[in-house]
Amino acid sequence: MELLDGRALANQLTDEQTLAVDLLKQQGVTPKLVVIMVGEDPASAIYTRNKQKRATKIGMASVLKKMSAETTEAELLAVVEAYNQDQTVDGILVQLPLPPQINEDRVIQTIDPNKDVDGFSPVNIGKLWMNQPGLVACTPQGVMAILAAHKINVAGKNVVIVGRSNIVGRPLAALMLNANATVTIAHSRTKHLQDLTKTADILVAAVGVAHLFGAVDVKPGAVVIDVGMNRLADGTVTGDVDFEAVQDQVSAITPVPRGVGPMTITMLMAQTIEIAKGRVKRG
Ligand SMILES: Nc1nc(=O)c2c([nH]1)NC[C@@H]1CN(c3ccc(C(=O)N[C@@H](CCC(=O)O)C(=O)O)cc3)C=[N+]21
Repeated sequence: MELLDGRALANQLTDEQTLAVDLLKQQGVTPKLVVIMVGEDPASAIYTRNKQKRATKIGMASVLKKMSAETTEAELLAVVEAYNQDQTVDGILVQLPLPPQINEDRVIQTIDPNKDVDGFSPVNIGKLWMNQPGLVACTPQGVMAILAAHKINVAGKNVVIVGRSNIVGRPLAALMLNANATVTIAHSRTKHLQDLTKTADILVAAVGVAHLFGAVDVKPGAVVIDVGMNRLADGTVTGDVDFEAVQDQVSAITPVPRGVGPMTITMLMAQTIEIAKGRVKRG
């Protein structure tokens, strides 16, 4: 079994990104990421702190804009619009989920598609499904980067993605399709799920149920990508796959933590750096 160590790969890419940021700074551009967090969701607080730490580590400018849980939609939209106009800001990320008084779709549609580091805007989603260049959701990009780094070719493979979220399942399906995989998206209404997951050469679990998948769900020799991030009562984090139960029968698997999560942040940085390169060209 090959361990697909996302943290090791993230550390390696972090060194390369530090050099890329240095080079941009020499050209007069400091890549800048703005993370907007509304309310005090403790899990979101951990993620946003990790993002800030990484940005600082590679020398990027990073702003954490904290807004109260009572923020109105109009107030949030005004803040987003101001960052859209700010020429020193390369990437804008609004941490999800948002409080119930705010319509997420409207917020996402307000972010300038050229600054949409999450790749959530309809413009970027459309480009992704048309296999055109654009900004792409970071977790799916992280999955593709892990596979590429381990020379796991997806072309012609049967890829089964369990989960149809806008953040993970759908954009990952598009990336896999663009890479010539045969893609099936399964979800809570899928019938005979186990029959399907057992056909997967590459199984992606993105459901959010701790240890939903075990030995009986996985084909021997399959590659397993675990995007699950489930916090247990004792505070530890675990995936959607029972790692212990499947490790002896898979050819490769991502752990949780230290798998896809750290690569999500790496791709966020990569995408912000790419946008900043455009700022150099425009002068
Ligand atoms: N607009 C928006 N964009 C996002 O990309 C977004 C979001 N909202 N809302 C929440 C989810 C979740 N997410 C994670 C990122 C990194 C780790 C991560 O680094 N995890 C580490 C640590 C896990 C731990 O110990 O907590 C690991 O897996 O090793 C996890 C989860 C980004 N999200």
